[in-house]
Amino acid sequence: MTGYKVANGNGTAKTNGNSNGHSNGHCNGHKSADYTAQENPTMCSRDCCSGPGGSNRGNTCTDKKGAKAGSLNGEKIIPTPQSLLYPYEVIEEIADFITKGSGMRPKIGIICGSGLGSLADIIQDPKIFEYEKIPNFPVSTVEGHAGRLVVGTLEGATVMAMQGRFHFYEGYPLAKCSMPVRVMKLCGVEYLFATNAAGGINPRFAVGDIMLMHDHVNMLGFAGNSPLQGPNDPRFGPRFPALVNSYNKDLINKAIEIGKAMGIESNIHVGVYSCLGGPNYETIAELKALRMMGVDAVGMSTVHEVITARHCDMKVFAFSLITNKCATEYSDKKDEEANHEEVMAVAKNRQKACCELVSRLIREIHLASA
Ligand SMILES: O=P(O)(O)O[C@H]1O[C@H](CO)[C@@H](O)[C@H]1O
Ligand code: HPA
Repeated sequence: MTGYKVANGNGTAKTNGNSNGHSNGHCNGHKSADYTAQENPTMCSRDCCSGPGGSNRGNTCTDKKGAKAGSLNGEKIIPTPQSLLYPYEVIEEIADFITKGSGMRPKIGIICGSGLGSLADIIQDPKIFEYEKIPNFPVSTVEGHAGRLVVGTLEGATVMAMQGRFHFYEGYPLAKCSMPVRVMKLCGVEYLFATNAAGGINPRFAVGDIMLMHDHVNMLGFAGNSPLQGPNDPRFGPRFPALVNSYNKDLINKAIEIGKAMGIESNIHVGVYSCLGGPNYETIAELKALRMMGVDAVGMSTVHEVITARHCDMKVFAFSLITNKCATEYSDKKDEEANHEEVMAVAKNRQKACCELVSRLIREIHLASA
């Protein structure tokens, strides 16, 4: 097997991108996309390959004997539509693992942005699931994303929080990045709270401000990439989901009111987020272009999660913590360059305000449904 490996914390290495977890002698290596950081699980036709991507049984097995012309490193490449990576039944299995393991059917799902893991630390009576121990779950590879799922209660509501999300630049296809949103749905989640760290492009934004997302510009979508690409399973949602009004207006209005009650109204904005592929930060020309398109904050996440959540009819609330101001003029000043250390430091400084905003909003949702 050619290599793209991630330490799994036990001192052993885990193949990144091989969601299938099969390592039973002949299959370990058949399905990972080691020819590239992206993955291709459409490879083994043997019976053991019934995990995620196992729905692809019948496709050519690409072990060395099966290699044909057009192969790379002796392995034939058969692209798999993203939606086939995690069939409904596999998502169901993961959801069962979590609901049975926690004894809960959470109503609210939270995705913690970079450095915002403390949103999960305030959950009461937490049941913690390390990603590595959840069947068919990817691993977190980015600093500031611990890699655990925390299930418990917050302000009386049942919640599940991802302390660590998956990003496209880690090498995961978008459908894999947002697969946990479908798991949340099958666990019973009705509301998705997606949070992120982002660079502020709107000149009115200051570092530490919070931008409530009311819309997005999907740059990866402009380039033809979508977590919904491939055959549609109507058990999740429709073939052509509409995305106008994706960001729940009532929740945005409630969050604005909460911001006022917290005395931070001047630090709260409503705006448009855009996700780029990363992992590089943007050039000045790209930032200027995004600003011209009406983008207020830029990051490398969230949009595909929101698309997946809206596809399965979840209510979405999302915000960006502005961790850095994006320069839109050329300058030699090093301190105007974005860096992940600064992103993490700002997120740490502002975690209290972010936690309070989330807690209070969850309290309102809970009281309204009680
Ligand atoms: O979007 P989250 O996960 O908060 O993280 C943001 O921070 C990282 C860059 O510093 C990127 O991963 C970007 O997307
Ligand atoms: N650009 C992209 N992603 C980010 C940024 C940024 O400036 N800050 C935090 N995440």
